[in-house]
Amino acid sequence: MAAPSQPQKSTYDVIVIGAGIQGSFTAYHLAQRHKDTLLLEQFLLPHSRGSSHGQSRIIRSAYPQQYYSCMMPESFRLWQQLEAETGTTLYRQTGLVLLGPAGDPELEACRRSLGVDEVLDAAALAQRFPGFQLQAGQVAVLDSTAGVLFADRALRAVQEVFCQHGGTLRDGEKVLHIKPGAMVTVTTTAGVYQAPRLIITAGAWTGAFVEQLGLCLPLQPLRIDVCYWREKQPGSTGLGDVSPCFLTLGLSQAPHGIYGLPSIEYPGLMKVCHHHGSPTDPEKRDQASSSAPRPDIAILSSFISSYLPRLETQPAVMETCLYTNSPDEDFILDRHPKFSNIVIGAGFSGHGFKLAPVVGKLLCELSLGEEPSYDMAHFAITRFPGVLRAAQ
Ligand SMILES: Cc1cc2nc3c(=O)[nH]c(=O)nc-3n(C[C@H](O)[C@H](O)[C@H](O)COP(=O)(O)OP(=O)(O)OC[C@H]3O[C@@H](n4cnc5c(N)ncnc54)[C@H](O)[C@@H]3O)c2cc1C
Ligand SMILES: O=C(O)[C@@H]1CCCCN1
Repeated sequence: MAAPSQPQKSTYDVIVIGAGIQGSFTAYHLAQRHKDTLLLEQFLLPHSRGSSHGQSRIIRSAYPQQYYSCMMPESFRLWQQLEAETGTTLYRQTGLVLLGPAGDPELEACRRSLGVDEVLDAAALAQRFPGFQLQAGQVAVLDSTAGVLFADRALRAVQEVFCQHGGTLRDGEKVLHIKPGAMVTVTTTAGVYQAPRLIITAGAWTGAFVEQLGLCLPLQPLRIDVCYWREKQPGSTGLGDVSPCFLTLGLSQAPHGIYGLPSIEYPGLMKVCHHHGSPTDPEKRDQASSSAPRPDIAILSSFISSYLPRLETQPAVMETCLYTNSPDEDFILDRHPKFSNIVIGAGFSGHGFKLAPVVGKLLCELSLGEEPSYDMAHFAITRFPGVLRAAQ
């Protein structure tokens, strides 16, 4: 017999929409600060329809932009804290090599961000990491702090701590409507909730979702092919033990960049992907025709035959994921220009996972009306002209 149901609680200190890694870390910080927080997710958890699923993401200290590299020490520390809180391993240190033409400005900026000088030429790279083959005039910069975050495990861990601190996570509940006001009213497929503060971290759905709030954000969801490549000779590249992550910068054959991770999810397969994809609608991402040309695979195959010649040149496994790109590929972390009790975190442009602990802290601070811990100039909504629609 079903227990008599309790009347559902409907008022909170803060409501967060979207339980990907950004919304979940935001809710985690709020709950740790004793804010009564409701985290709403449209799909039943765990799910693979957004941007935060899968087993692996790169974490690195090297960034060409100082306004990201300065956040990395705190991000590493907060990831460690989450590991300690949950007793789980969320990070494997593998190192990362940045590959590009000697003297490339972004490569140089990354080297400066590391504060070290370890530059490897082709012979030194091949000796240290068998499997990599640089071309004439190219070098590798080593970020030894870098490694792999276990993404699915991390998402579960942060949601677990949120709930342990008294947070409410309601999945399978899609937000349909927001009514701004001193108390924001949120209507979902299952109920109506109110809070004096709202945070929207809806990933690839954010652009369309915030139109109801008079915002026209220049966000482009991209469908990303996530490809895994088999070694021609099993064991020949040290994929499972010594191989680092890598990221290319300034290569003319792949201006958006190509990146790779050692074998984590599938034994003997290396994850190598193009840091770009095809424009899509998150509701229709599986409707792409299977016979449509796959420019990303062609770019990757050609890269692999030159730079990773010990791998087969056709992917053994393919999955999909979503990026949500802003025009400058910087995040959007800001208050709504008109409704200051509504905060938006979006546009993570394929590099937001590693920074989620700090992003969550910043969104929490913005929502509580506090001075953010970092300079927010690069993340302002108003850097894009015309974001506020006339009538509201
Ligand atoms: C292939 C790939 C590789 C990547 N590699 C790296 C990497 O190596 N390192 C790195 O740092 N970053 C990486 N990233 C980027 C990183 O994964 C993303 O920046 C991050 O996951 C974005 O998280 P999010 O919470 O914004 O989005 P999501 O995880 O998509 O979360 C948004 C959530 O909002 C929910 N939602 C939307 N609308 C509603 C609604 N109306 N009601 C309720 N819920 C709603 C969605 O269902 C979703 O769960 C990669 C991304 C991809 C796709
Ligand atoms: O954020 C990162 O470190 C990687 C770089 C390459 C593309 C995917 N994201």
